[in-house]
Amino acid sequence: MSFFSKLRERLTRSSSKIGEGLDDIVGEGAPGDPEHEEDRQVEPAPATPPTGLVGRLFNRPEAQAAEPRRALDDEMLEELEDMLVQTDLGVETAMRISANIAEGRMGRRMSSTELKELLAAEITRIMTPVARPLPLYSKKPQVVLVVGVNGAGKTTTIGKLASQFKAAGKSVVIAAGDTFRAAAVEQLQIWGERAGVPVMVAAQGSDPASLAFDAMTKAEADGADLLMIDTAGRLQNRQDLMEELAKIVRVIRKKDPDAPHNTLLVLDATTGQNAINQVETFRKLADVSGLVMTKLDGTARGGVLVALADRFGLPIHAIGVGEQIEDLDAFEPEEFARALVGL
Ligand SMILES: Nc1nc2c(ncn2[C@@H]2O[C@H](COP(=O)(O)OP(=O)(O)OP(=O)(O)O)[C@@H](O)[C@H]2O)c(=O)[nH]1
Repeated sequence: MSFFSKLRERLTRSSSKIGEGLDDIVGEGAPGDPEHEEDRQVEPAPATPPTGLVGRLFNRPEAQAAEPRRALDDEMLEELEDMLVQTDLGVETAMRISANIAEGRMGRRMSSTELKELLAAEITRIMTPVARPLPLYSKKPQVVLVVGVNGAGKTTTIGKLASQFKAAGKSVVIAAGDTFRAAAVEQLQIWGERAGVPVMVAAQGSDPASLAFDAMTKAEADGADLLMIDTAGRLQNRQDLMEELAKIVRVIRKKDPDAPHNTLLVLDATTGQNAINQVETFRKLADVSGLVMTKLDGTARGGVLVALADRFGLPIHAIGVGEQIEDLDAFEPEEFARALVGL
């Protein structure tokens, strides 16, 4: 199955929420509602559909031709805005998108499909500048620091990335930097075994910075292309976490003043608007250079990715739509936008 088919299939909860929301807005109002009766008309299918090239260009499927339509007015626009806020796009983004959709279209009778197309185009426009795969440098080792709250999917993302880089012929070393959580270390070891990538571990509770330094030494000695460093995600004590991350950075810079070359923040889509707070917090703790959004499968909150892109403009390097190695892929804005609105 292609990643897009998978994305579309797995984003169903987000897409049906937005898609159904648009259907409701256009089709809303009980039949006979005198206030909007004339606004919501069903376009009749043409009596004799055109044939030939003209037919192919203009002959829309009957279902579409028979779609309900509603004249775009302030009330409809407000409903659109509310629906976008409820689907996690955030107030500012929802207002901007609605205003762009309204521009030059007030009074026009719109079908749900037309609205979906317009919305997908707006979302694509917002997402295109941030869709950037993890940049690869010729620098060896390229150090990738991975941060995020516990449970966001850091371990899984490191495992998936390591496997994919390995498959692409890159040599990778992983450092299990969350030395407090034995379970996290074990998980990484399992992923490392699966990917055929060495995982550097340290005694439970030992200094993550010293592990990072050792891992850097090994990666240099092995001539590894990439060093991926997992980190703790305990936000309960931000000061400690900030110091821990700063120390890791300080120590690896003794070996390479430009390291880490990337600081990836892993976010869990199911947390919805909370992902916004996490970006704000982690930007204070570390020099976040890009995002990975996990668990877009099975959540109705995929819209938060649009809010993140619009608000922070940080590159989105990859998205996760499942627990398997192949369930992490580059972020494709148009595919994502169309899947998200249910097209
Ligand atoms: N459905 C789904 N599950 C995912 C995805 N990414 C990660 N998970 C699951 O989310 C859970 C947490 O992922 P981890 O990778 O362990 O998260 P972590 O951030 O390393 O968390 P700690 O190890 O607790 O610090 C695991 O059960 C993963 O299998 C995804 O894209 N989709």
